[in-house]
Amino acid sequence: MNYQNIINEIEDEIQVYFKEGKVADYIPALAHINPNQFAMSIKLLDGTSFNVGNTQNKFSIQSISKVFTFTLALQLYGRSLYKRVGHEPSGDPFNSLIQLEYENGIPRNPFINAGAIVTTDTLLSKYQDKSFDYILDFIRTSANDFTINYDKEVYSSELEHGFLNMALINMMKSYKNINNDLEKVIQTYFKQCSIEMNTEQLANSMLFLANHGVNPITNKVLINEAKAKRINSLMLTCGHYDASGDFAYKVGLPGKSGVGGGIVAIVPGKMSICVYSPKLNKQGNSLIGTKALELFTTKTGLSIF
Ligand SMILES: NC(=O)CC[C@H](N)C(=O)O
Repeated sequence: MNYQNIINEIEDEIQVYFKEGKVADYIPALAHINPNQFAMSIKLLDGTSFNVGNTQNKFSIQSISKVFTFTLALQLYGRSLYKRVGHEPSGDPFNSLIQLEYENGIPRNPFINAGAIVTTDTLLSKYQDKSFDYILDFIRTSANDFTINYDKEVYSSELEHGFLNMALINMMKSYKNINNDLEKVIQTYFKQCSIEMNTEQLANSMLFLANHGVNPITNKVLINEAKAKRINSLMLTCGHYDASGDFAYKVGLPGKSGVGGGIVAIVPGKMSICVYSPKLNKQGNSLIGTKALELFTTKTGLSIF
């Protein structure tokens, strides 16, 4: 299959959607980003890559970081992690408080904000002040790129305006589901969200999930096969918050989005894909990114269904 031709076609076909959507402006540092960007990278298990658009341009990975922290927490705690965070879709927005109260401070899954804050808290229990370095090092290792870092401006902006996230962590603390200092946990969470990467780096970093937990380029085992399966399942059912059903319906691949405008998707046994376009749909997922992935699975037949 000629993937380069296919993604070139997709770049042409998505142009009409640039009128729609809106960049995330609840994080002021993200509000002034050029909305008319598009990039898409594919990485095959044998290391071949295909790129279209400005694939060198770095952006804030935001909630895509939740895949990495969940991987680390699952590695560390195994099944006992699920005493503190579930594995069911929430059907609510990523920053919603409402279900947390009904469900006694136990977030539905690790890919909504509350769930990711809990997984970060579990990492702090083990790595304390080294937690962020540990997360960053894992991301660098999975991408095989040691230049990756976080954006201090985005980090401070989130810290200053993260009122809902503060509400989430406080509510969970009241239900005894946060064990470490609230400030430290939330700072680590915001730092991981403000990590910046381009589509090529993100596609590289997710390749292990298309290959049963092993990065096929470096041969590093990042997680075991059984757990890689769980991570993919949760990406399929929960990776797009209250639009996870819609993403599965239209794209049919495990995927994870972030409000920075990135989406990663996995074609098991074949490739990882990353798309970037910063204007978001109502549920906070890249509008053009979702469209591009839908076109991709339609044109290639590479959905898991
Ligand atoms: N959906 C997202 O990407 C949200 C992440 C963002 N840092 C927040 O906490 O609100």
